[in-house]
Amino acid sequence: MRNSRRSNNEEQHDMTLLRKQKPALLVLEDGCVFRGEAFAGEGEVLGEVVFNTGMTGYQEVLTDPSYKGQIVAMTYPLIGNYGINPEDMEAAGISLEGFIVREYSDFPSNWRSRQSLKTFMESQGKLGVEGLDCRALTRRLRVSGAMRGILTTEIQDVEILLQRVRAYPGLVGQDLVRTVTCQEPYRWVRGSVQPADRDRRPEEGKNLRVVVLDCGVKYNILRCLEAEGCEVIVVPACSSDEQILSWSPDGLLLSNGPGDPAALPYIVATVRQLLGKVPIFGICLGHQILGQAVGGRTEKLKFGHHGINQPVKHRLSGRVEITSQNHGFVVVPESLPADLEKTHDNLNDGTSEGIAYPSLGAFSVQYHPEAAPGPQDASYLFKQFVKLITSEKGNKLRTPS
Ligand SMILES: NC(=O)CC[C@H](N)C(=O)O
Repeated sequence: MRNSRRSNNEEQHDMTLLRKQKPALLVLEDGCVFRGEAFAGEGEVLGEVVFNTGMTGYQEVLTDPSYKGQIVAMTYPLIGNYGINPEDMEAAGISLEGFIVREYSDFPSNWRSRQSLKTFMESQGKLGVEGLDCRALTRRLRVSGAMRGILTTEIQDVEILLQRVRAYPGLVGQDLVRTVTCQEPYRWVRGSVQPADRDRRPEEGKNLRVVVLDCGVKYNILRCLEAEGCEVIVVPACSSDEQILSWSPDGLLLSNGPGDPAALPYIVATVRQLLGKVPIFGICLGHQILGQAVGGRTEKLKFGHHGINQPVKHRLSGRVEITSQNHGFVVVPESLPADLEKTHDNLNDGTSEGIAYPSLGAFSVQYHPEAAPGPQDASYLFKQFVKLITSEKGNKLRTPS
């Protein structure tokens, strides 16, 4: 009798205790070892270990293609509690290498949830580890910087694991864009991927065509462009300037994406060809590409910005935006041409967050105006882009000198 009155929560709690999970290890390149248990999947993955400070948004973090090549540890201690839903996907699947949380919640409670985090990660063949001391790990990464690491359930001698970590090349010099970009152009229509049929007429009210150079684009960038009334065509990152112009774009968006921005000379060269021919808006990796196209260079940050509360000051208005960020590299402001406007600064560490080249109809930001997750303080940038392409539509932009 007593058993029949037990609440679901009590039964679920018992199931948690009974859950048999494989022990897991994280070994960093400096020899630090952290212990946990796999809550999803098994096996061994290598990657750059970074921490994300968002208190929410784990689904968007998991599906953000910019995390390719990285093992992500969440600093917020309880992850999985609102499950996974079809609307918050930032890509079709998971690109990151491994996911680390302090405590995994296997019993999602949210009306939008369709599956648990564990089920989703396992359907994608990804390894998730819980019970690891994420606080100690984060403090280590803050002191020593982002490090290469190995996350494994195939426990063996730490020395052997350490050798593997040290043999892994890491992110610097890696073109990871080619692993996440689309293979063929596609059209984004009301939240779905559709064939890029050149003869198809745009939907009513969509009279600005934006071509998105897909370096690993987050779907919310496409949603935001569509919400501003743009027809959205997404093209592979290796598209040539002629291929891009063959779509007769009114504007070009350079997307976010994974890896080292200095390893993408072919994309930088394409963008250089397009400067002054079509209005350009760059986001994150797209900002780093634009920065290089105008003659600047990038460098690696110590541990990067991965979270949803980074304060950024807009120089012109003095307004501070709380922004969503995910990057490990930055544009070096001193490397940029003198006539280029530096529009935004990070108030935590003073790094450059935005540039504009009004004479060439181009601007970009290091942070994420599409948020997903995060505050929407910077969503005005999509309106600014639409305003720019509307004013330039029909006018020929000046060509670079
Ligand atoms: N979100 C992004 O576009 C990241 C850009 C780049 N891979 C970096 O880490 O800096």
